[in-house]
Amino acid sequence: KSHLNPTGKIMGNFGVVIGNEDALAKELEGIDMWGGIDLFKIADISNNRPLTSVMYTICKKRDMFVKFKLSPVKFLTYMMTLEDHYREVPYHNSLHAADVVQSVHVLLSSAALDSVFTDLEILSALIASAMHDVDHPGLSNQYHCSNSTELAIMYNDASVLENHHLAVGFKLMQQNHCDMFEHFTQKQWQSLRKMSIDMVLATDMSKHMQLLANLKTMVETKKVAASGVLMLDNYTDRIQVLQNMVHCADLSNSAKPIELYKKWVSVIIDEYWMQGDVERQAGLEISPMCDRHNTSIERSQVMFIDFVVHPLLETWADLVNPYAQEIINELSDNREYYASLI
Ligand SMILES: COc1ccc(C2=NN(C3CCN(C(=O)CN4C(=O)CCC4=O)CC3)C(=O)[C@@H]3CC=CC[C@H]23)cc1OC
Ligand SMILES: [Mg+2]
Ligand SMILES: [Zn+2]
Repeated sequence: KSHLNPTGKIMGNFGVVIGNEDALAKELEGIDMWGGIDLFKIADISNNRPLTSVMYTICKKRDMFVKFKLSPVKFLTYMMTLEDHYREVPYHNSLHAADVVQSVHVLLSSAALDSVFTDLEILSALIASAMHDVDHPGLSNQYHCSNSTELAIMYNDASVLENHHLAVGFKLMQQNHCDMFEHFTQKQWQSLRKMSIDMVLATDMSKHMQLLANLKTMVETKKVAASGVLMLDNYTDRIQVLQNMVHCADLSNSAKPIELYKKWVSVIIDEYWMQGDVERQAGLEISPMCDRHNTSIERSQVMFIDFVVHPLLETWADLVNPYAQEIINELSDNREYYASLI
């Protein structure tokens, strides 16, 4: 992995020192579009720094360094340290984190959310996305709770992984040269920290039904200004939309172009089958979709789309209507692709 180069060489256009900047520039051209970048290619081009290069490019585009007086070197030192703390597991690695960051960046740009969120809320959503799975061990919450692992004991079986991701993500900010929020007022820091915590905790799938119910209620009672943008006048409503946005991004693989989606399916299956092997070896009950000798990949994807992803993205599309129709269309095409293989 490329390392921080004190002579400032680090300040390449994308935050990482690489040989082929123009190849990376080309690949990052689609960063504002849904499915517009291929993170698997970006990982190759960026010396395996997809998260750092995507996050730096987006924050640069959104002028975050000027708005919040962020030192680019401290920002990059933190991002590279954060990226180094993602593990080399098949799915929950820094590639997935970069994918969620970029997906949130596109969802935030929806016309229905135009100037709805403050710069601090936007920065919090991007930071939360960047850290939301850091140090993921490739084993689910269910595995940790069933086996009372060290993490499960630490967090009393409550959103075990998500609490850990947050603790690691924020602890790393206290490291040398990683204090990029040094100029924040106490109020800004407390606000960013609270919102990031609320968003990452909401990526725990056991919170899915509650989140979706809240989103549905919001759609039914939504207030829209004459300009067509959403009106959110209290923290509860604002954080609910931000939580659902990060959650949608976390579940967005099946709504991306089919070639990317198929790559995400193959790596999540790798990770689940590895977990299943660990459970089988230990004589434990094998978790859903984790038994390599007894899983229909196609059936799991169709059921996951029908029961989980489609209900959520359809409700999101209602909220920002009509600005997410393309996402729903992509999801339906992809569902038919896997249904036809069953
Ligand atoms: C690309 O494909 C996937 C990507 C991520 C996940 C995640 N899955 N999960 C839960 C696993 C257990 N769950 C289920 O078994 C749901 N389910 C059924 O009940 C029948 C078929 C089916 O899938 C709920 C989601 C996670 O917790 C991961 C971490 C956070 C977000 C989504 C991830 C699943 C994918 O493809 C199935
Ligand atoms: Mg997670
Ligand atoms: Zn995730």
